[in-house]
Amino acid sequence: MKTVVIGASGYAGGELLRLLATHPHLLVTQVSAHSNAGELITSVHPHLNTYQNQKFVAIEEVNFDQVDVVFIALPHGQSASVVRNIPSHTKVIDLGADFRLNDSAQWDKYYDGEHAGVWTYGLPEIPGQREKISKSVQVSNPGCYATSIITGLLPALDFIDVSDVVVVAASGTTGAGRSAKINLIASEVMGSLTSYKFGGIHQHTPEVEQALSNASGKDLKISFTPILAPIPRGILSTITARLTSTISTEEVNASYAKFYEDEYFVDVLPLGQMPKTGSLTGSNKVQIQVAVDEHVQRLVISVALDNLGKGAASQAIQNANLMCGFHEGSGLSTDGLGT
Ligand SMILES: NC(=O)C1=CN([C@@H]2O[C@H](COP(=O)(O)OP(=O)(O)OC[C@H]3O[C@@H](n4cnc5c(N)ncnc54)[C@H](OP(=O)(O)O)[C@@H]3O)[C@@H](O)[C@H]2O)C=CC1
Ligand SMILES: CC(=O)N[C@@H](CCC(=O)OP(=O)(O)O)C(=O)O
Repeated sequence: MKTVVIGASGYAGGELLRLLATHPHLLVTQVSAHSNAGELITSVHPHLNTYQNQKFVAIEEVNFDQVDVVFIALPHGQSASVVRNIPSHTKVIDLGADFRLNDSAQWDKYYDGEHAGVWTYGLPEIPGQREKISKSVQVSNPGCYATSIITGLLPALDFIDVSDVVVVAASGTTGAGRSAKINLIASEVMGSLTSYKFGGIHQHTPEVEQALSNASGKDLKISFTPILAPIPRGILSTITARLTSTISTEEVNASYAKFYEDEYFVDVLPLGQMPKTGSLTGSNKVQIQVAVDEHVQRLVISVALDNLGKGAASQAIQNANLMCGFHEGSGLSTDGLGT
């Protein structure tokens, strides 16, 4: 199927190109950039040898006729103007936030610009969502932190107080995109950790609350603090929630394992083994571990994923596979690079 990647000079777009190069059914035919339009793909992504001698084109030069699948990996607020030029039958997966939120007021609170609309939320592991994605032409890929928090909490919704959930999560720097920012230069980041968007103002807060409130039928609230970590990629989220019933660590682990037993891309680790970002680098997997902190009767959940993998590009391909009727794991790796 003819496939276009819009925003391919960015980190998420580059990872899409890397994965699509070996996809059995999706063939990349057009690749767009903004300031890098006209440049060789390998001048921005020197690791992508498959695309040698091919150049990025400007978005305005992309011809969407006869295209089957479009991935959009642009900064927030840029997708709607591209979507207007794409035929309505063409399958589109937007990696940005533009179509994730149902509530315009929440969009206005956390993002700039106008709310573009609402598409099917692309997290197949939410019960019932896989079927909706399979029937959709337009899918909104989840945020990277949001994916880790939602997958970490979904199995616990029946035995936690959904009004008392606290999340602290660290992300690698690729999560912030490839454009130059002083706080992301090596001398600022290496050997140092810092919180940012501090005080419950991160834009993934309403996205997580929307998905988990829908899933639980209750008004879920999170307090979320993100941390910038001195690694290129990976997210490690630590989630705690007040338990509403007496339950042991072994019982929670067994309940999580049961919840995800048919999910190919979510691993509930055996007790004693902890999620580790390096194990997920380059893979579409999520790893989860749980424990009951009996001292304060809270559930503690550790979740790791690759922000460019299950947090962005490979998640988007998983969605495209569902939308196109391919095997859900086509072109996706479950093995990470390790250390
Ligand atoms: N990085 C991550 O871990 C994740 C990212 N996402 C989302 O995916 C999207 C892309 O993220 P990421 O790859 O990190 O971002 P980057 O900043 O790395 O890349 C952005 C891409 O958009 C292009 N671009 C920048 N400004 C404009 C503009 N004004 N008009 C058109 N194109 C523009 C860039 O082109 P050029 O460089 O040529 O100027 C580049 O191709 C974002 O919405 C992000 O929130 C979602 C989950 C995780
Ligand atoms: C490290 C870092 O800065 N991460 C970004 C994550 C952005 C992202 O993944 O998702 P969206 O598509 O929702 O923007 C942030 O915290 O804003």
